[in-house]
Formats: sequence, C-alpha cells, structure tokens
Amino acid sequence: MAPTPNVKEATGNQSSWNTLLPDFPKGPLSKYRKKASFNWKEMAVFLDGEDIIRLKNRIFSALESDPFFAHHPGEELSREKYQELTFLRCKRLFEYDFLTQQEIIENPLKILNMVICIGMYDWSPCLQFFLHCGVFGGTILSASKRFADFAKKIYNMEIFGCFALTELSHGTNTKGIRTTATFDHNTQEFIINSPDFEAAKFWVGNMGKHATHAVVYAQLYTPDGQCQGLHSFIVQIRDTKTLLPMPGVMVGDIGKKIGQNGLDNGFAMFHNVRIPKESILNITGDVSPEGKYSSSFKDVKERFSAALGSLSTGRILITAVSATNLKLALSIAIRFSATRHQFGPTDEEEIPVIEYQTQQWRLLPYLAAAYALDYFSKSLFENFVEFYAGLLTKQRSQRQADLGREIHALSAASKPLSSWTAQQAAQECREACGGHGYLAMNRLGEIRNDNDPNCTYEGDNNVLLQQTSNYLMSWMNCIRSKRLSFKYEMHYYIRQEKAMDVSTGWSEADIRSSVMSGRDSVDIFYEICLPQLRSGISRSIYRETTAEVAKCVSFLFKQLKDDAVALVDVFAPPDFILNSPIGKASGEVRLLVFHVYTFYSCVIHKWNVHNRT
Ligand SMILES: CC(C)(COP(=O)(O)OP(=O)(O)OC[C@H]1O[C@@H](n2cnc3c(N)ncnc32)[C@H](O)[C@@H]1OP(=O)(O)O)[C@@H](O)C(=O)NCCC(=O)NCCSC(=O)CCCCCCCCCCCCCCC(=O)O
Ligand SMILES: Cc1cc2nc3c(=O)[nH]c(=O)nc-3n(C[C@H](O)[C@H](O)[C@H](O)COP(=O)(O)OP(=O)(O)OC[C@H]3O[C@@H](n4cnc5c(N)ncnc54)[C@H](O)[C@@H]3O)c2cc1C
Repeated sequence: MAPTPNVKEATGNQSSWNTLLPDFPKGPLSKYRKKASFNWKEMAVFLDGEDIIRLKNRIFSALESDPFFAHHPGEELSREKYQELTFLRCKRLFEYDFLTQQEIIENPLKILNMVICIGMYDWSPCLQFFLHCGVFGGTILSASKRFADFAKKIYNMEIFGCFALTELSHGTNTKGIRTTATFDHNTQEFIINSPDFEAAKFWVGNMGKHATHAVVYAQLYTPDGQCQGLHSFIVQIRDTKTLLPMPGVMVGDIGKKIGQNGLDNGFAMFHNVRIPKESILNITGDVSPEGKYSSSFKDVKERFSAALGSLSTGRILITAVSATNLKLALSIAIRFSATRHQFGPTDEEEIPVIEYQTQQWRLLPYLAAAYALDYFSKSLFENFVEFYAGLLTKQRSQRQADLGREIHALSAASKPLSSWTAQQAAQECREACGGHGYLAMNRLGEIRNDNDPNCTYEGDNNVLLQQTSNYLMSWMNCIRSKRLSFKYEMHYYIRQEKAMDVSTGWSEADIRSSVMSGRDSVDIFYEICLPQLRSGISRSIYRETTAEVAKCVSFLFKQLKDDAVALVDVFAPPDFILNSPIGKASGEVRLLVFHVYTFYSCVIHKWNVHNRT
C-alpha cells in the first residue's frame, strides 16, 4: 500500500504551493472556493507531491504551447486527418522525452502520471504512444536480453509496434486463438499462418496504418506436430521505409469506431510468413535447433498464466485511465453545477443547481469514488512495480508467484470497477449538465465514448470478474497474501456463497461463472482492498439505503457541496487540456456563448467560401 505521506513534510509551505499552483481567475466559482473548508493547493501537494506536480505542469505547458496540439474548435477533422495528426502528436511526445529512465526508476509513479496527463488531453495519441513503447516495447524487453537491441529502435521510432493477441473470432477466450507458429528445423524458422479469415488478428491498436512490427500471439507447433500452447513472436508486418505490407502479410484498418478515432485499429492475416527462430519471445519456453521444446514452467497452466501475465499491466493502467476519465467528467459537471442557476426561492433570485439535493446525490458519490479510485490505482500500480521488478530479475520465489496471482486477481477486479464507474459517471455528468452536456464542444460525449472500450479491451469486464472470483474461491484453502486484511470476513462470505451455490447442485464451473459469486464476492473483495470505499459515501448509497442513512447522507452532502468545487480543483487539468467551455476554471459559462459564436462563425465562413467557389 502506498505509504501515507506525512502532511507537513508532504505539503511544504504556502509559497511553494503558489509557485506550483497559481490561483484561479476570479469569476462565478470564486463564491464556492471561498466556502471551501480546506486549501485545494495543500491537498494537491499532499496527494501528488511537488515533484509530480512539476512534471504535470511541464507536460501541460508543453502541449499548450505546441501548434501540433492546438485545438480546432468547429473544425470537423476526417478520420484519416485525425489519425495523421495523432501520429504526428505521438512523434512529438517522443521528441519531448518528458521522462528519463533514471526518473522513472527513482519514481515509477511518474510514468503513470505521464499517461494521465497526455490522456487528459486526448487518449488517442496517449494510447498510440504507450501501446508502442509500453505494451509492445514492454512485452519484448521483459522477455529476455536477446531483444536488447530492439530498445533503441523502439524508443527512436525506427520501428513502430502493436500487440496482436485478439482474433476476429476469439478475444476473451485466448485458448481459442488459432494463428499458428510452426517451427521448421530445416531452415531454423517459424512459419506464422492464419488458418482462415476468422483467425485474422483484429482490433489491434496502431496496426491499421502505422505499425511496422507486431507482437503476435500464436499456438506454437514443434516439428513432431505437438502443440506447445500460446506463445508470442515478433513479426514484421510493414516495410519500415515504405510502410507497404511485408510479403505474405495482409494488413489494414478496421474502420470507424465509437470513440478513440485518432487511433488506427487494424487487422492482419499471415500467409505462411517465415520469421527467424530468434523471433520467439521466450518468456515461457523456447525451441532447440533440433525442434525440441523446453520451458522453465513445468505446469501447463502456469505457463499459460505467464504467457498472459503482461495483460495485468494494461489492466492496472486502465484502472488509472478510467479514474482519470471520472475526474475529467466531474471537473466539468461540478463546475457547471456551481454556476448554472435554475429556479430559486423567488422568481427574481435563482440558485446554482448544485444546491439541489438531487444534483448532489447524482454527482457527489462519484466525487468520493474519484478520490478512492485515484488512491487505489496508484497504490496498486506501486504493488505492480514491485512485482515487475521481480519479473525483470527473473524471481522464481513462492512470494513472487503469489504476488503475480494476487496482482492478476486485483487487476481483474479493479479494471471492471473503475471503468464501469467512470462510464456510469460520464453519463450522469452529461445529464447533470442538461442540454449543454450534450453539446459536443463541452466534451462529455467524447469522454464517455473514449472511456467506453476500457470496459472491454485488456479483457472483457464481466469475464475478468470471474478470474477474481476464481481466486477468491481458491482462498478456501489458505490465504498467503500479506496485502489483504479482513481476510476472515472474506473467508466467511465465500463459504456462505459457495454453500448456497452447492446446495443448488451447481457444478464448480457454474459456480465460477455464476453472477452472484462473481460480482458480489468481487465487490466485497474490492471494497476490502479499498477501505476508503467501505466507509465511503458510495457504499451507504448503493447498498443499505434506508431512511436514516439517506438523511445522514443528505446531511453529509449539505456540507460536502461547499467543498465540491475545491475538491475538483485539486485534480482538474488546465482549461486548455480540459477543453470544455462549461468546465472552465473561472466558471464563466457565459464564455460558452463566445465559443458557440466562434464555432458558428467558422461554419458560416466556410459556407461563404464554399458558395464563392
Ligand atoms: C483470463 C482468461 C479469461 C483465462 O481464461 P481461461 O478460462 O481460458 O483460463 P483459466 O481461467 O483457467 O486461467 C488459467 C490460469 O491462468 C491464470 N491467469 C490467467 N490470466 C492471467 C494473467 N493475466 N496473469 C496471471 N495469471 C493469469 C489464471 O488465474 C489461471 O490460474 P489458476 O487456475 O491457478 O487461477 C484469459 O483468456 C484472458 O486474459 N482473456 C482476456 C484476453 C485479453 O485480455 N485480451 C487483451 C488483448 S490486448 C488489448 O486489448 C489491448 C487494448 C489496448 C489497451 C490500451 C492500454 C491502456 C494502458 C496504457 C498503456 C500501458 C502503459 C505502459 C507504461 C510503460 O510501461 O511504459
Ligand atoms: C478500442 C479497442 C482496442 C483494442 N485493442 C486491442 C489491441 O491492441 N490488441 C488486441 O489484441 N486486442 C485489442 N482489442 C480487443 C479486445 O482485447 C477484445 O475485444 C476483448 O478482449 C474482448 O474480446 P471479444 O471482443 O472477442 O469479446 P467476446 O469474448 O466475444 O465477448 C463477447 C460477450 O461474450 C461474453 N462472454 C465471453 N465469454 C464469456 C464467459 N466465459 N462467460 C460469460 N460471458 C462471456 C462477454 O462478457 C461479452 O459480453 C481492442 C478492443 C477495442 C474495443
């Protein structure tokens, strides 16, 4: 668990806060900022520390002053243009080189904050950048020293990568992956082949237009015809100079998505593509020149588990990515609610809609969840860093194995909970802003659409929850993990759950995938790991709402509403990054009129130009 920083040490002094975090412009929100019971700057420094805040400021101001990242209000970019601009932005991110390896080693949370800062601007260049260097690069470089020379090519974009596990007909069920990699010991090569169209690699981020290389997951066959299971290989899919497909490779873009359209998701089919023997990412096993398979994992299940281990990285990051979308949506909706006046005690005097209990019940539980998920995602990331260090140093201890299973179980619960919370919150925030919430320029639709696939990729949420409930049921024997407390409550709960299921005569498989044991046990497990949630507003609201609790919560909200704007100020990005007229730091919603005017004058100008030609 992330060490709780000492408040005094962590927050420095008032003058350092003001340098790091300038005051907001005066405006309609000043009224609520004056009512706040705490200093938002002190809270921001307490939660992030001065170092991280400096990094955030550096990234935000670099993007704001770079023409490549300029916003084009009112300009409808074609998908092709947006993809082109996204790739140029991704290239700029490499040129900025915001973090050195040394800085990441000293404080790994900096890489997480870099993902968050760039994603707050736009997820498309962020994911494109990190799919290449994090998911593609991370998978290759953590395999073995054999691929050390790839590092330079990855980080100076000599090659550009993607991660190709999913196929047209199989995504969640990775055992159903049908691309084959057959070892030819006569030529010391693997032959990569897609048996049919349904086995085409599909959905792969960066593959649509820009990737030159792919980490391709395939069933490994040795010359004796034995299938050795799922393994990963580096396959060149395009010429690095011309970007034309390599011989035997058919590759292209899958078309328009609901969101993240700056990212080029693609498909690929392989027709007996030959790659050198050394292209296998020998994480779980390797083949001798004679074609004999060897693996340090004796147990097939452990080998499968190790083959999929890298997926936990993405799930842990998506927990933070979704929490970031939660913060973006709330920044807009809370600020809007504090400035939007509708009705009031007299016809002359209208009041801000945040004063209404319904508006508070709709938004403030998500504000509590944003703080809880922010803390948990960073704490889980730090646990993952510890596990990843063990991976890199080829640790094989029982503790390392237990930590890997626990990280898998936790990330298989945290990704669903965080992405679903953000998805529901984005819709609630959209509605809480009324019609202005539905105006595209106010960005709530983009936030909701860009958050949406967090519920699906890196593992469908519903199925991942079964992974966590499997883990909890395996707890019936013993609990070795040091991380979790409240284990006996958990133990009791699962025993009850299982007894109930068994009494219905269900099989083990039914129990594993039953909704009850899945969602409920995971919910309890997750809230055990996240003590803040246990006493948090969300639990009392969603679980045991009774008249007394409702009254108590309403009383809590009456106090909390005066802190809501300041609580959002702690995590809201600068106006340029938030890019939402109704979410501006000044609260000058009147500026929306200006933006609408600007938008329509652009449109009118274009119309006139069009008519003149
Ligand atoms: C989990 C599965 C559903 C498995 O299902 P099965 O039923 O077939 O198998 P079992 O349940 O029996 O499992 C066998 C065994 O293995 C263990 N296991 C499984 N998975 C893991 C794992 N990941 N880690 C550890 N252990 C694992 C399991 O517990 C069992 O062991 P026990 O019996 O002992 O319990 C599986 O089929 C599955 O995972 N399906 C989902 C497939 C999936 O996730 N696909 C994703 C494709 S890639 C993708 O979608 C990418 C999208 C782009 C996302 C953008 C990323 C955003 C993040 C930012 C970028 C990163 C930045 C990096 C920063 C940097 O480093 O720079
Ligand atoms: C925007 C985006 C980007 C992506 N990027 C990549 C990428 O870069 N690389 C990559 O390899 N993949 C990528 N993917 C693919 C993604 O990983 C898969 O979509 C995901 O793993 C889900 O698999 P699927 O789409 O085949 O859905 P399916 O597994 O077919 O699921 C369909 C439905 O069946 C249900 N279901 C399935 N199995 C069970 C079960 N056992 N019990 C109960 N219900 C079940 C699911 O809950 C879901 O409701 C991306 C997807 C998206 C949307």
